[in-house]
Amino acid sequence: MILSLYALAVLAIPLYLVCLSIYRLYFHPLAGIPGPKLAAITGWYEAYFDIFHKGLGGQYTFYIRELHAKYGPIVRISPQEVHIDDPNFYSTIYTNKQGLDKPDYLKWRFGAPSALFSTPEHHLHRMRRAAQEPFFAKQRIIDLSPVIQAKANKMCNRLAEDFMDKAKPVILDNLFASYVADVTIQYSVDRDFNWLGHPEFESPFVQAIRSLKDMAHPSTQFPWLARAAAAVPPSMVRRLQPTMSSILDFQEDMRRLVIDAIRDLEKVPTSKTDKTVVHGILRSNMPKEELHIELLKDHAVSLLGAGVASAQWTLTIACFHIINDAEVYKRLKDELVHAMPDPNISISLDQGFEKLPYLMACVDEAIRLACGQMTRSPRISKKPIIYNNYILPPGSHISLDTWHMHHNPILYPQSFSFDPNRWLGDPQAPAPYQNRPLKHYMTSFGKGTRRCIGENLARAEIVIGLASLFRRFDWEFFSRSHFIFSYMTSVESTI
Ligand code: HEM
Repeated sequence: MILSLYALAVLAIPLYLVCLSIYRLYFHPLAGIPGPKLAAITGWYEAYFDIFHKGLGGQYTFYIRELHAKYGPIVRISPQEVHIDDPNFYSTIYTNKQGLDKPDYLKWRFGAPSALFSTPEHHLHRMRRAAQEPFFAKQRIIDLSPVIQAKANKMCNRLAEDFMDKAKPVILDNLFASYVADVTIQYSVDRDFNWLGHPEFESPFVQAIRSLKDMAHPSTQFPWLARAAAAVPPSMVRRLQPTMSSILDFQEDMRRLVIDAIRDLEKVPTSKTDKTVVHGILRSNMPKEELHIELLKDHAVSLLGAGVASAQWTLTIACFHIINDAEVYKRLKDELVHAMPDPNISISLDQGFEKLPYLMACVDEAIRLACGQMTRSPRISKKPIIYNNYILPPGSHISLDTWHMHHNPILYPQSFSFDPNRWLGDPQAPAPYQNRPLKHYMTSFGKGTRRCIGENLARAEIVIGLASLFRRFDWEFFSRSHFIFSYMTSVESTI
């Protein structure tokens, strides 16, 4: 009996897989979309490119470009997802006009299932986001910009004392991770972890952020893996992976912060300004179940997760290219020296930096090349979406991505070069896109209802950070070939 059950299973599994493949290839609603047959049959096609290919991680984005060259602007890239390479279609999918959902499997991607970026359903996302938005408004960032400048000054003072005077090289990745993490945390939750104070800027926290980033692709392909990891008791995590202790400590601190904020608001229920983003959420009119301590803790923790990697990478890209190009370097330095005759006295965010066109162009160009999130962030529509002659039925996963947008050869000729000039004078996009400014086709922060909530903060920390570093110091590569090698390796392995 046991043997025959076993034999049945041995027969049934391949039969099921054959039937599933035939369904996906010929009867699935996306069956008519061009693309590789293997990608239409199985999600392992994507998993191979995003986990194993070249041993780097995150390679599917680049391979999708080759698929577009072969199949045209719309390609079925997995059993349930189509990818579109058409800059004018970006705003149809990443839109304010209709409420598109995110796929459920992305919920566990960064291990914070209740965070804004993890919330799949549009209406719930909208409600959660509305409670946080005022905290990241442009005027508030301007008002709190002295907080950012203070961190930039601390970064510069450490560089002067511990690196410049000792002629020691600095690892930009670590420097910027510490700077951005210190700013984001001080701004969002009014805490100082002093990550900028660590020797070599290499805190256990920076190491932990790096290992969390490495988990992003496996967690996307196998969400059960992230769920299982979340179920491991903290004491065991500390033993198995000591660098994760700093993340656990941080989470514990955010839990305490939430409890303090609840007590604050019991004492003073009304106040003109909110001390932290958690105070803001608590004072919003969210339903009670949204104010659970664990959920609020996730919101606080996730701001750091969302903010650090992209802003750190943008600053690293900017520094690399500015130092690498003598002409860009000189032009930027001249502009900064002219605007800030005393290197120790900075100009303010609202009155000064916006009037430094070359600095702003360098920032835009770094934001373009860094891309923000290179991998896809698919959307699901409840209504059919029409693209050219194809009707994508409700429930289809549809994606475009910033890497394809920012390396579009018409919009950005020689797209891999760092060329701030392309942003000077707020140019129009070239034909056939000329009815819109080029900036319309800059999508590092996404677009639509789920556009980056921290864009104003990110821009402020990048502008203030770069102005301070290039005004106060002269830079050169410690070992150019080594730097270029590690830079290229990072560019090729992407999230
Ligand atoms: C250069 C820096 C940054 C870039 C390029 C960037 C890019 C992005 C992108 C592309 C998204 C949309 C993701 C998606 O569609 O799934 C996003 C979302 C988000 N970002 Fe940023 N980000 C940056 C910095 C920050 C900072 C400093 C913060 C925090 C304070 C932050 C907080 C968030 C949050 C909370 C979301 C989720 C928004 C939502 O789902 O409504 N980001 N970011």
